[in-house]
Amino acid sequence: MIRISLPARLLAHDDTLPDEEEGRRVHDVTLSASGLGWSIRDSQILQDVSLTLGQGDRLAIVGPNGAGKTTLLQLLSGMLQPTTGAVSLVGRPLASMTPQERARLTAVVGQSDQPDHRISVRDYVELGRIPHMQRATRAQERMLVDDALERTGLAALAARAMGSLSGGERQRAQIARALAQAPRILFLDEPTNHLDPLARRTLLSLVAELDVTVVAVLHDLHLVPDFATHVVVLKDGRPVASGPVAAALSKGVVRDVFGIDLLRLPHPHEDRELTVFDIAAPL
Ligand SMILES: Nc1ncnc2c1ncn2[C@@H]1O[C@H](COP(=O)(O)OP(=O)(O)OP(=O)(O)O)[C@@H](O)[C@H]1O
Repeated sequence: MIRISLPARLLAHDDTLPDEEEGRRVHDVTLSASGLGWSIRDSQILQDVSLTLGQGDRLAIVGPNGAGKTTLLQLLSGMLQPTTGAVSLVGRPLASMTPQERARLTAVVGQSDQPDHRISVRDYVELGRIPHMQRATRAQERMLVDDALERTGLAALAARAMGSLSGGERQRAQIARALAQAPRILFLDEPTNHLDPLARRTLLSLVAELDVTVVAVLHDLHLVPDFATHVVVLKDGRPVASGPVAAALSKGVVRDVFGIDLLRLPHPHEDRELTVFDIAAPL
């Protein structure tokens, strides 16, 4: 497993480091939510979501269009205030944190990010460091940004204007900016929708190798078993199943929620199982 090896005081989680004892974090629970719900103008969009994630857990939020996935991600990341229930990050109520405290702990890669087309890729990635300024030297800041550009394969494009990138390159720049933030919790809303199949895998592997807790909205169910440790399956704004992936993403749940078949088949050439989501009906 690759871990970002940076000076401890640069890490977003340095606030909790003094509490560490013999390598064990006091705040093993990184994110928890209980009874979370959100409604607007008498319309209940999301209800009854409770979950707990530890350091390094990766939660996939899945469900059909309009099920409430983005709403849940926004509630967990503090972009939306819940109508019911509450969220805690590293043992502290999210509602009591200042925007800057939140920004030091979390990074969000969202669908609505509209970067200034004129700024360079490097400058865009550097913007992610703003909440951490004055905690690192210029050389350390530069190292973090270089590392993020390198990991996402964007080093050669660092001087290019954001507006000149392809959709996939722009998406990688968003991930690079999030990595440069060295977050404790990374929120990803459809992080790979502009990427080709191999680039999707590469990018999610990169994220999975980091020692961060991840919450990701994923539409492509094929990515879930390899990427996520936990899943919450939403239907009509309610969790239908949640927990470790193998148990929660069952055949019955997939059929009920998505109307498709989950098949586990032996790989024809390798000694492993393939998980296939079969859309039975032909086009
Ligand atoms: N501000 C709002 N006002 C009214 N309805 C809203 C608002 N925000 C979300 N909704 C509705 O809540 C439901 C859930 O939206 P959300 O974006 O969370 O779904 P989703 O599962 O992420 O959907 P998709 O897969 O299509 O991106 C949708 O029906 C949406 O129209």
